[in-house]
This record gives sequence, C-alpha cells and structure tokens, in this order.
Amino acid sequence: MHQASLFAAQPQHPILDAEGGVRYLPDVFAPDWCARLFAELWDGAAWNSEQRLMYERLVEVPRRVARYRIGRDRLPPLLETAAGRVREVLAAPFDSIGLNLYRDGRDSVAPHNDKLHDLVPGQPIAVLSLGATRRMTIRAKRKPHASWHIELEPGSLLVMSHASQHHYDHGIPKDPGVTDARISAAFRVRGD
Ligand SMILES: O=C(O)CCC(=O)C(=O)O
Ligand SMILES: [Fe+2]
Repeated sequence: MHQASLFAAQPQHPILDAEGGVRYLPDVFAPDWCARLFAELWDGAAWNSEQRLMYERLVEVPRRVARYRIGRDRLPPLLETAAGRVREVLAAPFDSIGLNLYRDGRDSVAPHNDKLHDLVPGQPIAVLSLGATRRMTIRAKRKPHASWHIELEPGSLLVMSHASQHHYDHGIPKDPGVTDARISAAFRVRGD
C-alpha cells in the first residue's frame, strides 16, 4: 500500500502509462475561488438522486449527481469558467461534466472504473475537488491489487488516463470523520 497522502500538496504521479497514467495536481484553483464555485453549485446545480442495480435491487446511490454537456447546456457561470481553465491546463477538449455531491462522510462512491464506451479513447478524465477533503482509493484490478490513497484537496485535479480505466478501479470510501460536504466535477470527452 502506498501512502501518497504523506506528500500532500505536492503533485503526485502514482501510476504511469503511455497516456499519462494517474496524476494528482494540487492547487490548480485558488481556495477563495473554489469556495465561490462550491456555493454556486450547492445552490444552483440541477442535483438529482440516482438509482443503480445492486444484487438485482434498485438502490439509491449515496450521493447527489448532476450532468452537463459543455456547449449544449446552460452551465452555472463559474462552472463554465472552471471548464475553460481545466481544458486549458490539461490541453484536452472536455465536453461533459459530471458533478457529485457528497453531503458528508456517509456519502461515497463505490470502487469502479469509468465507463469507456461513450468516451473518446486517449483523452483523460479530470476530477476537480471542492469543499471537504476526501480520500480516493485507487486499486489495481490485477493481483496482488496494489492500492493507493490520495487525499483530494479543494482546488486540486485528479487526472486519470482513458487507458487506466481498464486496469484500475477508483472510489471514495465512506469516512465517518468527515462532517462537511464535498463537490467534485468530473470532466470527460464524449466527442459526440
Ligand atoms: O468524486 C470523485 O472524486 C470521484 C467521482 C467519480 O469517480 C466519478 O464521477 O466517476
Ligand atoms: Fe469515476
């Protein structure tokens, strides 16, 4: 197990592959700007509850979500600005945003890889974090299942290559110690 969090606030590059692997970039956005974006999304995003099938039963996912297509949907204004900056920093033509709202440490996302069938191969997935710091766990699908823990601080970007989704799962485990809310914005390239 790798305790990447010991090196918090430093760029980290735990996983390498031909498409950039998995990278953590802290402090891409300033704290006060992140607080404004958080407030805008908290109040103004089109939050939904979603359900998913688990063991043949429909269960509510333990977080709220909202989805936007850049250039098609009307985005909250600061989110539009954030999207422009993320496209610029990573030089990738992101055209979709998936927001997640974790109300407190009881909310989570189970280990998964992002579905690739509607994403453009070779283009990264970038997760912007706002609000409470939460720990992401990344785990190799192949034995012996190497794993990494990365503290996702507000203002950071976690960048995962398209290829990494074949070989690693990621998730945000529940954390009873977290009482504040976190919002993440996952930028992807759908290309349709
Ligand atoms: O909230 C996060 O940091 C991860 C979200 C995620 O994995 C997803 O939206 O697919
Ligand atoms: Fe994901």
